[in-house]
Amino acid sequence: MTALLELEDLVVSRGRRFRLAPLTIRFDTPGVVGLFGHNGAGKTTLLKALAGLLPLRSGSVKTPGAALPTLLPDSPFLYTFLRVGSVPDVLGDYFEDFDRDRARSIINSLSLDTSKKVGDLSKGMEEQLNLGMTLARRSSVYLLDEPLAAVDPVTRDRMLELIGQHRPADALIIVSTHLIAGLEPLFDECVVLHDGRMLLRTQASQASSGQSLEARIKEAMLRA
Ligand SMILES: Nc1ncnc2c1ncn2[C@@H]1O[C@H](COP(=O)(O)OP(=O)(O)OP(=O)(O)O)[C@@H](O)[C@H]1O
Repeated sequence: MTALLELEDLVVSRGRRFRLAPLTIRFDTPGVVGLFGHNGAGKTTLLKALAGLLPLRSGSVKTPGAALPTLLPDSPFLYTFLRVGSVPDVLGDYFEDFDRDRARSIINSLSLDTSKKVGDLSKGMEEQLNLGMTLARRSSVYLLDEPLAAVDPVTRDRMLELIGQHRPADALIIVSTHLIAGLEPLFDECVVLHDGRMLLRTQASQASSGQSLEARIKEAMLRA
């Protein structure tokens, strides 16, 4: 069976001091994976490498059909001078896998003012737009780097709904975040990185049998 995402002995360097891995992980089933770890653990490095934005020192990353995963970076990626309403057409011209109709319906469901410039949105609104436009691309693997850092709790719930509604049923979604408790229902599985290596991989449902997921992850991080 072809995996949705398979990393074999992956090694990635960042600067002179940091090295990821070697990491071997295989994801066979669709679902949402939480990627956790302390500041500097290597989450962004891993996601950028998986998206082809950092060179691999050694090892391999495989996806079905060799398509690159779709990355939502941890910093805003849309030009600030664009009007919200023009974003679907601009991204549609840029990405072959972009679904303009899905993008328009996502913008509608977020109740964003289409006449506003991206640069005039609040940080949380911009995060909503960035996440929505990433989900408007058709992909089998989505990598979301800190997608919900600036949103208020009500908006966070709305964005969780957005992910639930617009994620393709057969896709793998990896979400890097420091928020565990508020997002627990989202995750099927969790991976914890520590100093560039994999400290823990666990099913979210296993974790909820005794301790909360957050308690389990914190305990693993403190013991590392
Ligand atoms: N552009 C860069 N040049 C050199 N080193 C870098 C660069 N970006 C990150 N690093 C280093 O790589 C290591 C991993 O950083 P990374 O951003 O992947 O961690 P992270 O787990 O995403 O952290 P955070 O939770 O703070 O976002 C850190 O030691 C960091 O200092």
